[in-house]
Amino acid sequence: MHSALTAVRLASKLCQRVQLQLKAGEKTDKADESPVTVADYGAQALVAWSLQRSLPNQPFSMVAEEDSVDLRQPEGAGMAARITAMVNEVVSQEEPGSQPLSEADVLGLIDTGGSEGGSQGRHWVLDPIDGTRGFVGMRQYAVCLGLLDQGQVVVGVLGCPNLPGGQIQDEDGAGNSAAKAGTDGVGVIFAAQKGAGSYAGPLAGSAFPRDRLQLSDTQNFSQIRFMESYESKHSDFSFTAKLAAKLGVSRPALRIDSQAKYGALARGDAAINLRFPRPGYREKIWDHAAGALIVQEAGGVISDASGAPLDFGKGRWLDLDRGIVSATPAVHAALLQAIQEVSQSGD
Ligand SMILES: Nc1ncnc2c1ncn2[C@@H]1O[C@H](COP(=O)(O)OS(=O)(=O)O)[C@@H](OP(=O)(O)O)[C@H]1O
Ligand SMILES: [Mg+2]
Ligand SMILES: [Mg+2]
Ligand SMILES: [Mg+2]
Repeated sequence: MHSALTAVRLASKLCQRVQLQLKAGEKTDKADESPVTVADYGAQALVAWSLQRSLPNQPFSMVAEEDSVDLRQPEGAGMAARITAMVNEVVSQEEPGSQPLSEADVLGLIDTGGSEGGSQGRHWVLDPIDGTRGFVGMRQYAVCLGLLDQGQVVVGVLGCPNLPGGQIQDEDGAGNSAAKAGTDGVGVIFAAQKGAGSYAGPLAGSAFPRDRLQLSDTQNFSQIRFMESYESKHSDFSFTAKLAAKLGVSRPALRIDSQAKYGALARGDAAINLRFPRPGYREKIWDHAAGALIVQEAGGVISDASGAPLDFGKGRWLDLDRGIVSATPAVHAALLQAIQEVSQSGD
């Protein structure tokens, strides 16, 4: 757990610096048209560097989002040099006087994320920046690190540099302004260990997060609110609006980027998180592993839209019925019922 917290904090530091000074040419689109920035790559390299440094002589396997293929093309040379410089800036602060990493070292660290994972052995699961669109748009994003042991998530850590320490209010415009970043109380780290609970605390500093999270269940649908993606292309907002109406949820949806939603759910900012991508979209394990444990250890429930638990031991992808839903227990049960009814009504 200590190694995961340290790695996430280092990577978050890099992201915070870059978000404030992201320049043209430091963001490109991948083959699937999703964005990637120098910070996604830099954060992935730093997490790998930090974990290997704190756990030497252990086999290291990591399932992570990014790879160095584009950076090794002639057009990627500038980006690769910039990433190497950024990683070395953080490394030299962490380990003063150390030999700087070469570009080949940094690209090699990024590529340690190519593991296939699976139901055997231990694998780190990393999304170096979840919510890259939020990161670029100065909104929410999260550095997400989980540890799989025999296919089960046993550790989950979320670094959320732009999340306010207190609950997000409806009128905060989804708490999505990064203008507050760096001000007092902004920046939260969530951590969970299987069987040992979920905790939240300040991202800054190096203390173990100390606020134990325990969700209180509710049946009071007129008081609760739900969360969903900020990006309308990531989730079907018209379907979720019908679900909310069916449940009698009348407060406006809280739309925030990234797995910061799972942290926000675990600490009670909202009672439901809904995600209904377009049919055929394949969910990746790094988009949910860390957050799922944080929700469960706080007393919440997460499943696919048919109620089946998520299986993180099947490789790099989740294999599920459409949708991922998480909520407090009684609300989750009502939600599954509402999903069936709204799906069957077909309107
Ligand atoms: N079409 C489509 N449908 C569903 N999901 C998609 C889609 N495209 C991308 N992604 C993945 O969504 C991740 C961002 O998560 P969120 O949807 O919670 O954030 S956001 O509100 O949209 O910013 C995002 O994670 P990052 O790539 O790490 O940012 C993607 O893995
Ligand atoms: Mg991405
Ligand atoms: Mg992601
Ligand atoms: Mg990502």
